[in-house]
Amino acid sequence: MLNVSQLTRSYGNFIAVNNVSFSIKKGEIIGLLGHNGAGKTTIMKIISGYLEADKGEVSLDGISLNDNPKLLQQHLGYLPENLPVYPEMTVAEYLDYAADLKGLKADKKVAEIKRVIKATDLSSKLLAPIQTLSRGYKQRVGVAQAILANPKLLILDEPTNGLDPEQTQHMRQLIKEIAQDATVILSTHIMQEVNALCDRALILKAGQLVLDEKLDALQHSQQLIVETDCQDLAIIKQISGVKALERISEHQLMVEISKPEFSRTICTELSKAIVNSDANLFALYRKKRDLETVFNQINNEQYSSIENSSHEQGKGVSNAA
Ligand SMILES: Nc1ncnc2c1ncn2[C@@H]1O[C@H](COP(=O)(O)OP(=O)(O)OP(=O)(O)O)[C@@H](O)[C@H]1O
Repeated sequence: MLNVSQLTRSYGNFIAVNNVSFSIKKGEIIGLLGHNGAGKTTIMKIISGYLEADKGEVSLDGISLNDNPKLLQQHLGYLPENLPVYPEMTVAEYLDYAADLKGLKADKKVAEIKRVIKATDLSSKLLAPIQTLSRGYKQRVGVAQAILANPKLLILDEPTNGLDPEQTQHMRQLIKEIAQDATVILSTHIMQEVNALCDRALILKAGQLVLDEKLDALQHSQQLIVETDCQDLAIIKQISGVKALERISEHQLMVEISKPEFSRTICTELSKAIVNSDANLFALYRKKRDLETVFNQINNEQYSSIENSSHEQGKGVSNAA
């Protein structure tokens, strides 16, 4: 379990990360999202021990980053946005060096290097100097070093950047496998990637955490679409939990419900009311929101309830974990 508490970091007078808190359980993959400059890299650098926070705590399975950074780093795999791979080294030399840095020794070191080479499909490039590799292959080298020693926490900044479609699929599968025994933070601008991989999304805006929600909850709006020829809207309005009602076309109503957890009961009541009034019910479903829409709403300040609550509290919204 990763715990991040009240993380704050400024560059001069500029607050890049402002009082950010969240927890991630083992086995979870979270998408860390936000526009350019929102503070994602700063958070990832702090968690990886590369950058110091001005304030706040990070701990992994009880190991505190402040008290025991070296120990925490042994359990961490980090794929930074710009890989610090040494251009003149061959792939094999670099992985050997990275394994040393992780404290791997003897047989375990050899076995781990073999495992990551296989996982990232790098065997044909082992003797190639890194500077001669294509962008996609360099990315694979970065991922290979990140997953050495089976880290408990894997931080991946744009992991599929530069990969071809086949490798992207392969990488996603690999991340899922790793996540079975680890905590994964994935930063990306590709919403498809988040949809394909993540359990939860954290959205940052101007250094603040403005959303922390499970993807399935996020994608379910509090709006039901009712396709019916029912003309008596009063019978729907009076159902407990119905907050608002709008006719969107001749046979389509949009019903806003007060809480998502009421949706089943409301759907039951709604269908009974319509059928009992001798009208036809053609369809009844929850309106889906895609992550991109939510992301744009947040950044266009249309997500008032969440934003206001996080700004008022001066910290991130409630933890969905
Ligand atoms: N070393 C630095 N000195 C001054 N300002 C910095 C420094 N590093 C980052 N910043 C600023 O802090 C803010 C957050 O930067 P950060 O790199 O964390 O954002 P990001 O969300 O990762 O952006 P991107 O998606 O573009 O990678 C930005 O406004 C950036 O300009």
